[in-house]
Amino acid sequence: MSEIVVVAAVIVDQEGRVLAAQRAQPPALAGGWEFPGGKVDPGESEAVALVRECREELGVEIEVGERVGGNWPLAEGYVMRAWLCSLISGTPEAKEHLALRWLGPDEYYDVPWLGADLPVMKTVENLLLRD
Ligand SMILES: Nc1nc2c([nH]c(=O)n2[C@H]2C[C@H](O)[C@@H](COP(=O)(O)OP(=O)(O)OP(=O)(O)O)O2)c(=O)[nH]1
Repeated sequence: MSEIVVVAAVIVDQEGRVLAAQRAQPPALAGGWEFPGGKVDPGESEAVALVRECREELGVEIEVGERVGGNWPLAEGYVMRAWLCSLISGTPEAKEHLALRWLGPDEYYDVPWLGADLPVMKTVENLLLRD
């Protein structure tokens, strides 16, 4: 069976701040910080899934940009793919998360990222330093 793809949006603003979201569930992950996103629905493209998840979870419209790395391993049978994104409209609200934080360049590691997300954050930092 093929792996389930989880798409993740690394939303970056003009000051280089990155949006982090604190998971509410399941208990094993609750309290950890992640990039907004979720599972791709059957027949849905990854970009469409990313836009849909940001609408549902944050109430915002995003534009999908550059891919961040390749396939990031999650639990068995799951893989995460991440993209740099920018906000087109709306102010992010924690509709499904416990909290949201905009992390400035000096704050990228101020939250306890989920295990899968920490290397993504490091790769994002390198991408943003390059720009
Ligand atoms: N969305 C997201 N999920 C992540 C990240 N890191 C990480 O380990 N995960 C895990 C947590 C979940 O087991 C899985 C994604 O599930 P999800 O609960 O966000 O997906 P979903 O919105 O489609 O949820 P649901 O409809 O199944 O309730 O991937 C991340 O940065 N973003």
